[in-house]
Amino acid sequence: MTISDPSEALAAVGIHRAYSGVKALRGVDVTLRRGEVLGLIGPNGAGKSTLVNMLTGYDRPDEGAIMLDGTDITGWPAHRLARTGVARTYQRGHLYRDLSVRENVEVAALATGRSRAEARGDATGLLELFGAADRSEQPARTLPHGLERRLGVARAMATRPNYLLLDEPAAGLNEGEIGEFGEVIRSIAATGVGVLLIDHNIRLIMAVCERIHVIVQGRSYLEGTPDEVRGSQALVEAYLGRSGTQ
Ligand SMILES: Nc1ncnc2c1ncn2[C@@H]1O[C@H](COP(=O)(O)OP(=O)(O)OP(=O)(O)O)[C@@H](O)[C@H]1O
Repeated sequence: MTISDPSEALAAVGIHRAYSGVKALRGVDVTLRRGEVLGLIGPNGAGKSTLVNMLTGYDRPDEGAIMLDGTDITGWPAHRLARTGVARTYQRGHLYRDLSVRENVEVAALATGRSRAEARGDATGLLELFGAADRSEQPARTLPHGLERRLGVARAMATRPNYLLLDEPAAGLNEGEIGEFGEVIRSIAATGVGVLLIDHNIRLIMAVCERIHVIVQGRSYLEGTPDEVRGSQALVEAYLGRSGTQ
């Protein structure tokens, strides 16, 4: 697939969004292709979570369009997008803490139209993939932090997405857990899912992403391979606030 093929991509085109005069996004163009891991980085408050909200139907842009596999889906609500193959995780929790680990995954599968048998089968496979099979009958609240983060991704995967948007999934993980998490992300992309990865851990981003998109002050600022971005003076300036983009 090439970058010019819009038929298998989730794209934000010319997105603007302001909240009570605060311009959170003011010109973002980003394309997530199936089967790739695309990193989304930028300083605090750059607009990364706001963009994820746009791409997943939790908010709508003031200007611009969201395109899914060549169809304009701007303004579609989140539940409709979830059923159409777009899944996300959140910076915090969103788990059902008193349900078992297995039930958390099954509920997500049922919510997007799976039968009970399918939901059970999917949950078994996902808990295996995410290294949580031996904890599947425990309440979610008893999980250590690393497994809790993975359960959030397993729940998103239970909707059988074509696109998976991960908002700081590795926050609070130790180095070993981050390494394992990176491998899980790569294995998800290898099944043909497009993964958008937001994280402040640049080492994780560099290790797992094919391309990296940088947002600064609500604008698309730079995009390239890890090597291109690593060597970019513009990136250093963006993080040090000397970008001159006002
Ligand atoms: N619902 C909202 N109401 C008001 N302002 C908002 C809202 N959502 C986002 N903003 C503002 O938009 C800007 C971008 O925020 P956003 O959370 O998208 O940044 P971010 O890049 O995800 O930051 P971080 O890395 O700290 O998570 C910030 O100035 C934020 O305060």
